[in-house]
Amino acid sequence: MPVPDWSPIESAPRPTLTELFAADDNRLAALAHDVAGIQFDFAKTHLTPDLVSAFATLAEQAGFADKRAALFGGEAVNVTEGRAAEHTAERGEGAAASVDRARAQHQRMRAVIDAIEAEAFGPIRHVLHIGIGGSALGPELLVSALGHEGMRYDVAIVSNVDGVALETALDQFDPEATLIAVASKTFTTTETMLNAESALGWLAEAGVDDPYGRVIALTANPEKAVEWGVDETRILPFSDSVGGRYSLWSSIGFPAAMALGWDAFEELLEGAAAMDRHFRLTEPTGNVAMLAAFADLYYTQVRGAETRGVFAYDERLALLPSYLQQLEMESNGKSVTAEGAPLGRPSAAITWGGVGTDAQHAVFQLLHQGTHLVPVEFVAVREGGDALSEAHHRQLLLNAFAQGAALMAGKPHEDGARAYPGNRPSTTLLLDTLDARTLGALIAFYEHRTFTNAALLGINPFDQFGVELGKEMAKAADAGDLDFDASTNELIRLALG
Ligand SMILES: O=P(O)(O)OC[C@H]1O[C@](O)(CO)[C@@H](O)[C@@H]1O
Repeated sequence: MPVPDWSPIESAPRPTLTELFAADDNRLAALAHDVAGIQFDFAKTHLTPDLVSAFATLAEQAGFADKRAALFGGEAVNVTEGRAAEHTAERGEGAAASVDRARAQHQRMRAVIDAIEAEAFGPIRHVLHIGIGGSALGPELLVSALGHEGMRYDVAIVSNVDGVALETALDQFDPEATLIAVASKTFTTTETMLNAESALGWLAEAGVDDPYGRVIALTANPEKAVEWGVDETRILPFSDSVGGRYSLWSSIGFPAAMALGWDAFEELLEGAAAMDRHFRLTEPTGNVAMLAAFADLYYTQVRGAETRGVFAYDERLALLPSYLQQLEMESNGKSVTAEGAPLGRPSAAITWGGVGTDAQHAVFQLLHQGTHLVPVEFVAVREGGDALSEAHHRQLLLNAFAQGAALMAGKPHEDGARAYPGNRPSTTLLLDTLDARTLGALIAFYEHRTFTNAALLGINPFDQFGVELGKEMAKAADAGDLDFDASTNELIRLALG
């Protein structure tokens, strides 16, 4: 395979965004695409048809088409762990055997949900979902994005080992009407297991007979769940080849399927599948995940951007930036290639962000006038989620669009403090509506964008060894091994005696 040659991209002319618009009447048609109910507008980035074609060549040199085929074909693309990455099979797009396996697991999940609805577990009204990282962020995003108009059950998602988090959730719930979903791919994560034990203790203290009978385990390690005390019939397994941060499509999505209903969960999968097909079958020039990754790479590799800002101009998507932080940073925050060689170039950007319009009054100062280049992403929804006057949604959307226009156009002023340099890039994702299908497509888009970034950088986006060292050290401290540095030992002594 040829070594990817970045020089045509690095040496490409660098007109300003305003110049790019002035020079090409077709710019919008070339760089804005409507896919699966979402308008993806890359026109306010520095991508040009020439740059897109240079990136397409780079993708060829990086063996992108084969890597993508290997992903969908269920090959062991997670080379460091010798595993496939089969999140697309969960939505019906993948190797036939994996798709069948996922369907069977979904059917089992649906049967358990039907049994809960039929009150086989008693009069359940509350679902306490305990999990962390990928076992929490996905379901939490789904529930908060889609639950605004009402949910069939109250859902609390507890991740932090800080007891305040669990206490706050327990205070809202009646133990007699609470089901506990313990979500952990490995079923060994210390925070989750401690929270789960405390939740069982709460049920027992409240006099609930057989607290373990109220637990549903969502895991890729059923043996561990059985060992911990969950009956085999209440385990909803998923495959080891579905990564934690890619797992909301599997049984990890259980609280969302319960609260939003099975039809909504299926629509979520279908929306994601539509994006999978788009990603698999569309040429780079119109492939929205590839175009987004090309823009990401242009800014990190050529223009020196270290971060990217994602701003959800919709309260329902307030958790999207946190979700994307795990997806993008745990996947691509690596300094070696899949083969273990030094990366030799910047890895993916640091993802951060917030909610518009709030963020405009807090952090946008730096975006407009700071010295850092921060490509910005606006995510908005054409159809508002509120029943108030139209004025709210109109103002929300106009603010999002005006920010993008202002970042690009800038405004000169003789007083430097009042000048806006402009030429600052942004992308806008405009969803037709925020329903399960469109949200599924949106999340799948981000997964494929992350994959494309990784493929072109040569990174394995499916492992996360970087999180292990700190966990090991915390365990060592818990076991009484205080042989740390002087600073750490003193902190432990001061805090814990
Ligand atoms: O689902 P588990 O095994 O409890 O892991 C939770 C999370 O912990 C991590 O391994 C990181 O510490 C994530 O990748 C994962 O989503």
